[in-house]
Amino acid sequence: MKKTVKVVAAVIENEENEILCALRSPEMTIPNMWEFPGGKVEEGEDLQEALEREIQEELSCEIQAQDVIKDHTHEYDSFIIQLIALRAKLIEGNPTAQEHSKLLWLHRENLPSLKWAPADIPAVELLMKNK
Ligand SMILES: Nc1nc2c([nH]c(=O)n2[C@H]2C[C@H](O)[C@@H](COP(=O)(O)OP(=O)(O)OP(=O)(O)O)O2)c(=O)[nH]1
Repeated sequence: MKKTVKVVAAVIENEENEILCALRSPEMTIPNMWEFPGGKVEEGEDLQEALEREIQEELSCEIQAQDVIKDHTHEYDSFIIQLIALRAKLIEGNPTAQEHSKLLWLHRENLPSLKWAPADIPAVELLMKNK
């Protein structure tokens, strides 16, 4: 049976209405695909806590995690992911890639120009619709 992982991802929008996109590195699982930064929820954590911790670890900045905007389950070849995208506000520091190959701020209409991890497509579509 495939394992199911619960993952939170941050949709961080800056003052220019751009959204932060992160490119997974060749060494990561699902390599060379774009995602909303975040990671696995650990036991005992709520969604917001998990996301704030992951962003501190991955991007060395502080966010405040807000509401869930999309909760979508996707089946990959080797595991199933429950990807929960939350709106998030940058409260301190500048996102700096620690593990990702690249970070990019993009306006919503340009999000589809990237090669997104398949689990992220519904969140990207939702962001495109809600301009
Ligand atoms: N953070 C994040 N992960 C995503 C997204 N879309 C998507 O399919 N994933 C996958 C990639 C990873 O397999 C998993 C998240 O795990 P993670 O970000 O903690 O990555 P990790 O390097 O710790 O994972 P692993 O190699 O230890 O398995 O979810 C997304 O938008 N954000």
